[in-house]
Formats: sequence, structure tokens, C-alpha cells
Amino acid sequence: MARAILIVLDSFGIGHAPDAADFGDSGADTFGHIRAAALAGRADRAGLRKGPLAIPHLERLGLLAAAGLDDGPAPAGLHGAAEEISRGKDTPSGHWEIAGVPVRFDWGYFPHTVPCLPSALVAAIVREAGLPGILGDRHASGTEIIAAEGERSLRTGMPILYTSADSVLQIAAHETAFGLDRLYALCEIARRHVDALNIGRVIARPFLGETAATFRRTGNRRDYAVPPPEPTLLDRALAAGRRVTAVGKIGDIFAHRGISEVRKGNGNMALFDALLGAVDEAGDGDLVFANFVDFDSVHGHRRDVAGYAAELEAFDRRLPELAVRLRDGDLAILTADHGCDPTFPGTDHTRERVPVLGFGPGIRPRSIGTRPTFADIGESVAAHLGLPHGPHGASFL
Ligand SMILES: O=P(O)(O)O[C@H]1O[C@H](CO)[C@@H](O)[C@H]1O
Ligand SMILES: [Mn+2]
Ligand SMILES: [Mn+2]
Repeated sequence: MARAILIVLDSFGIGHAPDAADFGDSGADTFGHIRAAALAGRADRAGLRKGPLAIPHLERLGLLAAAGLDDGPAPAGLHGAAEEISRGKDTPSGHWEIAGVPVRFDWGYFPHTVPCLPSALVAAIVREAGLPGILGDRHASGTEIIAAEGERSLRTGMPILYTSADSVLQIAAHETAFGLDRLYALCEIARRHVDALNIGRVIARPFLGETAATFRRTGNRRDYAVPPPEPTLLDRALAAGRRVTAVGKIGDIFAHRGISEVRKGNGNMALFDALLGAVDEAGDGDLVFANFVDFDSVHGHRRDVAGYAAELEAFDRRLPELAVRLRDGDLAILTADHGCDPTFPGTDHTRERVPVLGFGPGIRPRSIGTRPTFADIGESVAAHLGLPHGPHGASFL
């Protein structure tokens, strides 16, 4: 029997989706724009990286062909693209669809007003958590709102609540002054109060530092997601007696359902180490599911082209370490959950197609074209693991 390793490069889109205009994202292309910027010398940063994007292993697998950028040497991997049928371009929607469960209902969103949160919601959270009040209460980039409101938050003891184009309520507070456990408890209170508004996630955003110039977010972020609306690939694997190892924030994204074990790491390179450890220990028929969050949260949302390029290069350099750990019959798939084009206006996700790159000792290199739903990825993994097929998507194997 074989193992499956599913890896999400968070936000690594490869070009705007057919319905991108509905999201205001026509023309977005995370990979294409980073690649073009690097080629033009616009992704150089002293001490970090320079010149054209160097990602030979991803290219060898067929990334350029998947993105429609090249028809050069025949790719060495199974390669293609996938489009999303879920209605949101958020992380849970993308991951759940990859795991065979598209999100066909509408999430709740907070309006682009200031304040953006319903006053009854704020009052309920303030009362139950015993807070002196809240700060923020608007659409914002997480790092910018901590710079703008962090000092006041420290002075007043008020946490910073904000949202984005996603169905999300984020709560930033100082990790030691406000307290990490207190922040988590506050998020659990908020989670209950936003259920009625159909909000996908509440996210704890602890930070450290003393002044606007020194504030930095820590690795203790925690997501409180609603559970997926149907059994996912993870539930199906677990029910069949397989081990499901979640690397990074996969556990949080699936509301800890369908998971045998969680492995964490602070930063993509630590996550890569955690992934390798999980692969080493996975047995026949098991699933390892990893998310690499820094592409999105450290570079994509921050519109940091050079940083995103360097992160891709660092990830690419480590792919051989994964390849040598794969055994006969194993399938590894690299994909993404949405785009976050660092050259695009704003700081939100972008509606894009995602790459699907499959490899392993017995995986025949071939094109799988453009799949009509991310669910084809989960169904292919299910087929590979010998699990019964689910109600959405079709295997490309
Ligand atoms: O700007 P920050 O706080 O990184 O927020 C980003 O991260 C959130 C969750 O991934 C998204 O909703 C997006 O807005
Ligand atoms: Mn994401
Ligand atoms: Mn994001």
C-alpha cells in the first residue's frame, strides 16, 4: 500500500481564475508576477536574494507548464492546474475543497465601514470577556493595525479587533501584557458570538515588542474555524483506520477534525523539518497534510515580492530532501489554496488557479490539464490511498 503527502503552499496561485472579476481580481497572478518581477530585477534585496527566480525543482516538476508559461522540456512530474468552485477565496474554503468538500454556501463578512463590527456583537464580547473596550474595528492589514493601535492597546488594555476580505474576525493583543491565555479565551468567547453571523474564523494574533517600531507578531497565532460542513478526506482516512498527520495550521483549518496528530513549526523551514519527520514516520496508507503559511502571511499579505521570491527559492532548495524520503507507491502533491499576488493592489487574497504538481517513485509524468475543482486533488489522494470516493470531484490518477 502507498502513502500520500499533500502540501499546500499557502497563497501560491498561478494566474487569475475565470471568475476572478467577481472578486475584483482580474489580472492577478501570484507566481507569474513574482517571476516577471524577479526577471526584471525588481525582486532584489540586499542580503536576501537577487536576479531571476531560481526554483529548478518546482520547474522540473512542471510548474511552468501548469501555469501556461512554458512548453520547454517535458516536465518530470504529474502537472496541471485547478480552479475553485467554493464561493470564498479564503484559507478554509480552499483547504476544505482540496480535501473534497467545496463550500457552496456564503460565509458572513463584515462591511467596509468604520466601525465594521455590529455594535451588539462588540457589546456582547466586551461584556462577557470583561474588557474595558476594543480598538481597531475596521478592515486592516494585521501588521499595519498593530503598528497603529498597539501602543494604545498596551496603555488601555483594550485588544485590537479587525477583519479583511475573508470571513474572519482577528484579535491582536500583546502576548505578555494582555496575556496569551487570556487572548485565547477571548477568541473562544468571540467564536461563540460570531457563529450566528456565519463567520468562518476567529484568529488570535499575539504580538510582542514595546513600540510601534518594535512590535512583531509571534508564532502563537491560533485559528478558531468552524468545522467543515461534510466529512473531508481527513475524516474519511481516519474512519478507514489510517493515520492523518497535520503539519502547520492544517489542524486549526479543519477545526481539529479527522486528524491523528498535529506537528507545528515556527516558519516555513521549521515546518519543512516537521514535514520530513512526519513523512519518515508515516506508515502504509497514511496521509500527511502540510500547510506552508509564510508565503501568504509573511509575504503575500505584506505585498513583499522579494520576500515571497526568496521563500519560494528556500522551499525549492529543500524539495530533494522530501523526494529522497518517498518510497515506492508514494504520492506527493504540491498545490495551493488561493492566490495572494504581492504585486496586486490592497493586501487581500486574490482569486486564482492553483498548481497541482504530483511526484513520487511510481508517479508517471503527465499533464492533468486544468481541473474544474480543487476537490479533484482530494479525490485523487483518496483513490491513491484506496479510500472509497466521495461526492465531489473526480480523481485524475
Ligand atoms: O493582515 P493579516 O492579519 O496577516 O491577515 C490576513 O490573514 C488572515 C488569515 O489568513 C486573512 O484574513 C488576511 O487578512
Ligand atoms: Mn491561505
Ligand atoms: Mn491569508
